[in-house]
Amino acid sequence: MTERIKVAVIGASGRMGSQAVRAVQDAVDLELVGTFDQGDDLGDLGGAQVAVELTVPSASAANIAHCVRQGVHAVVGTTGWEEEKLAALEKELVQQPEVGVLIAPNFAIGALLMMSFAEQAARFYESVEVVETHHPDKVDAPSGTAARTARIIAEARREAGLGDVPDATEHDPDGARGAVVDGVPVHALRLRGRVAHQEVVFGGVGEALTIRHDSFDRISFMPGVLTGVREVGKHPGLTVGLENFLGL
Ligand SMILES: NC(=O)C1=CN([C@@H]2O[C@H](COP(=O)(O)OP(=O)(O)OC[C@H]3O[C@@H](n4cnc5c(N)ncnc54)[C@H](OP(=O)(O)O)[C@@H]3O)[C@@H](O)[C@H]2O)C=CC1
Ligand SMILES: O=C(O)C1=N[C@H](C(=O)O)C[C@H](O)C1
Repeated sequence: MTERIKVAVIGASGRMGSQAVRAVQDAVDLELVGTFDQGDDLGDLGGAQVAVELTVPSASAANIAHCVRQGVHAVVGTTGWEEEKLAALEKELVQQPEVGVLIAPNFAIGALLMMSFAEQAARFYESVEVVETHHPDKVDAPSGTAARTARIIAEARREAGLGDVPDATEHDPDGARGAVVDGVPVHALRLRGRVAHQEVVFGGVGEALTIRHDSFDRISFMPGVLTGVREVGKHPGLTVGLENFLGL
């Protein structure tokens, strides 16, 4: 029998972290060797080969830098990985070229497909807006998924030579038109009872296309977390987006 992959979970008591702990414990090819929460010394990550990191945007970069220095691969679900943080991480990885880090803004297969379909549709529509809905305990807005979707759409629009999204708004003192990420309007709803949901709404002359994904339960993220754990060691360096491990 092949050796089980030794896994640590950072942020293990959180909504996602506690699910990840159970998913790793239930996987016959994985062995949970450490759980870490706020204030814990990460040390050698309990001897883990792979760390799953599900904490908060303000803590994630330091946690991952620690993993890389320890030679531990990392699967990161935490949001807030802006360009500067990614650049700093890439520098860390140069010192440890055998280490793999996956930054995954969304682990749910349907969310990855939603982004892929939105990329395909983007060049055909003059108008597009992203509407994400999450539980009200979420600390960041817009969601990492919405920001990534907007950037993917913006890139596809640029490649197709599309101009700005049309919008005649001149007077919006209350910010009713929402945020704008890379030229794409993004709206964030926070509602008790919801988990993670997103609509990408396209508009053309006389028609509309809506691509919608719903995570009703955090269990929807777990197959993606486990794929990340199994694959990350085979992909040294930085990978952004689980789709890169799935051939999407
Ligand atoms: N990629 C994906 O598919 C998904 C990503 N996410 C993202 O994952 C992250 C976590 O989400 P969620 O589980 O809902 O959040 P929670 O707030 O439920 O969990 C975060 C956990 O991290 C702990 N924590 C905070 N700081 C540290 C630290 N420095 N070291 C170790 N642990 C720490 C918190 O402890 P304490 O409460 O004591 O502060 C808490 O237990 C968010 O960024 C979210 O957007 C969420 C769902 C899916
Ligand atoms: O905080 C959450 O819950 C989620 N966070 C990620 C994000 O910000 O995109 C992924 C998913 O939407 C759930």
